[in-house]
Amino acid sequence: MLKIEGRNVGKLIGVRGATIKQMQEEHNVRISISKEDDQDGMRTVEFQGEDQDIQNVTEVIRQRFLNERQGNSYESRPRINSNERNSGYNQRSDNNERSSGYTQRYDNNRGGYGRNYDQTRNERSEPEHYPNREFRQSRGGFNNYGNNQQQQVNRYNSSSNNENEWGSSGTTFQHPPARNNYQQPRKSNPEDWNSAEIEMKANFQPSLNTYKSNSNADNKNNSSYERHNSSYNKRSRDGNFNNYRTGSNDNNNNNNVESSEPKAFTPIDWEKLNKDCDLARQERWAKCPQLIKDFYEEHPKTSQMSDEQVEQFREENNNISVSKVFEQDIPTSSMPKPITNFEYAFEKFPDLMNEIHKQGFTKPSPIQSQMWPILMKGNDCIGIAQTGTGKTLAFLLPALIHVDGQPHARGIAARGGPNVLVLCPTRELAIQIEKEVSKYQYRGIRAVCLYGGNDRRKQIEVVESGIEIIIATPGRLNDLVASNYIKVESITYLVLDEADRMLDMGFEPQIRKILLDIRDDRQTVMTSATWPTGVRRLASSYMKNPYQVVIGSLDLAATHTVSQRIEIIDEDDKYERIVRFAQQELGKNDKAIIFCGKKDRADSLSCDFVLKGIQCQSIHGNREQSDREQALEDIKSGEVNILIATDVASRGIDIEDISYVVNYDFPRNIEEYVHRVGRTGRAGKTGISLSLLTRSDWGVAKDLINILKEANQEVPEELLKMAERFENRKPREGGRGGFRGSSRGHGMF
Ligand SMILES: Nc1ncnc2c1ncn2[C@@H]1O[C@H](COP(=O)(O)OP(=O)(O)OP(=O)(O)O)[C@@H](O)[C@H]1O
Repeated sequence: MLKIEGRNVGKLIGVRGATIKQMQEEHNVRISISKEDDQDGMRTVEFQGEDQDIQNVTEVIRQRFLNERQGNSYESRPRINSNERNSGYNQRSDNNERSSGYTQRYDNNRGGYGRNYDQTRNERSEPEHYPNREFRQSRGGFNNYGNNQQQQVNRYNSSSNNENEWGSSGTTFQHPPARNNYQQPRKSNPEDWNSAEIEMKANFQPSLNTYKSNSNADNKNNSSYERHNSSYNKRSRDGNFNNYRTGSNDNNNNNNVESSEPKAFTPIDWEKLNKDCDLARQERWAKCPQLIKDFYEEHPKTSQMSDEQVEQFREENNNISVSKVFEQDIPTSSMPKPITNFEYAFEKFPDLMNEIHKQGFTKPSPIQSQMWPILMKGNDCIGIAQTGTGKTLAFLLPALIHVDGQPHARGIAARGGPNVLVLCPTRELAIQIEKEVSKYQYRGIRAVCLYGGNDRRKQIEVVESGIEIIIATPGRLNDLVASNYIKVESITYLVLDEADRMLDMGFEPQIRKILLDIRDDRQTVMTSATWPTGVRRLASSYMKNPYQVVIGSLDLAATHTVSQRIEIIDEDDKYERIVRFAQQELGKNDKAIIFCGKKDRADSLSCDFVLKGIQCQSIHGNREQSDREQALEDIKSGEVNILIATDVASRGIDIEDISYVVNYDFPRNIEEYVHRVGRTGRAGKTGISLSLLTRSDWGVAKDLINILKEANQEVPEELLKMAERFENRKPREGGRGGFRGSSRGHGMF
């Protein structure tokens, strides 16, 4: 038996039935994989057959793992549980478990290494970096890795008699940092791949143990940690199975070890395996129902636009630019022309036109006028436009046409499930998009919103009643897909809204897992107001020759409808300043969102406000979902005119009459500043942002200055000096040092 992280099962065992079947035949082993991830996201893989055959097939998988790792493929990187590693490599269970002995734990296979190295939830609050060097050292120092150092050395030595293997090289090992300081490897840092080997061992150790138990009934309860450890250890040192047996000091189970010794390693035909994978994928997608993606017919008026007219229109509409992301040197004249009014895009869909008229919109926003022709033609597209400029409708209306235009009857029976999936980073944004969908009653198309913190049963019931559009946060969607309540194979139109934020929040593995099951020829759309490199990487893996529509510039820019004010202030004076703002500057008809850096800051500020008689609501990740929704409702309805929030409300939230955004704490990255500020000045309205900067924010001063300059805003002298001091200080600090928070000391300025 073997435990592999759910999303890696396909890759490590083979992709889909064809390859697994082939592996079964080649190795004369029956392989069965648990249908669902367990609570830690792991799948159990069981092998039945002769010892040697099982050994061979597990070796193939092991090699596959190593190969993936050496290729630095991000996807194959297994998950690491920082807490578990923090408590020690050999502390895979709590103290109670350890005191009852390793043997028992492994024999019972209670999660094993795999389980304990699993669980990366990538919450933003988790620390991000683990010093790689220390981790590598730990490979030689099994005994010494962990908090309970001496206790483990003793236990291990007494039970295994095998100091050479794990004990000797561990003496110089440094402790990992204390629990609170523990940091995970950066996902993007290839150096951190060294740690993957440890996880590899971790994943394979229990497999040997258990598979021997499974394949040899006599020894079922006898396999011991000591034997397991010594043999495993020898093997993992140089990654070579030939050394497998020599390290064994096992007294009780020598026979068992002998019988499980693998024979010479047979090289794996990777080319063939990969080809098989591709074939299996092709076969799988070939069975999908017919898909129609092109619903666009250029309106004669649009066709008549000359190149000059097109250029002029683009220029006048906030500098629309359109290109192919991965194809250079394509003249702009060959790009789809923008449509200048709603009819030119939707004339053939009168029901939809009626719905648009009901909204009272007069003309498409720039992002809509350029994205609609591209999306209705069936192309993949990345849309980058400033906050509040109608990106939701830009992907939504083509989605409705897409659903209605498919050749098969609607409903689960004919289509197998929903056709449109919109993934977004926060629950509130998901709810908002669903509300937006429900404004357009088009041909009975129905949507469901799936997010955590809400009635799961109810969500499932709606899904099972047959819906066409799913709007979801990745966590809840994964949960329902893994539990087989939702099949994403029927998705043909996929939207990743605020894709950069989803990556920032650590949703990438979950997104990639979902995407594996969505057919290859789907249409994919990504939208955001900011576009960092990480998202480009995602786009390159999962989009097909996408167009890119940028409104304004790709450089980070805040919407020009907001007047941005900056005040440099002492941390101690902030509270007084914000009270003055709430009591004296905020008008009766104004509404403000005050952003705090942390949940407890938001809590304490709202408590203080209430004690002072300032009515407000608050929203952050620690509040009950119903309270979060109520908070948004209260600010929308005008029940309160102040919403105190963390960044959970920085993206996408569309409250039309917010007049002020206040950065009580400046955001930790400049992208978030752009999104926060964009909660006001939406849909052509104007707004004001007020940012309180303290000396500890000097690391962002330069980026902020660029944003202010780009929007023709006043740049305070003090901010310029702050940026200058930061720049000048860098060499003395030795590189990048001094970024936000790292030099909070007094007297810097
Ligand atoms: N063509 C249009 N004319 C006028 N208003 C529009 C138009 N299209 C959308 N809107 C309105 O503009 C507001 C902002 O739209 P939306 O929430 O889609 O912005 P966004 O670009 O997604 O912003 P963010 O980047 O903050 O998520 C919404 O209230 C929406 O109804």
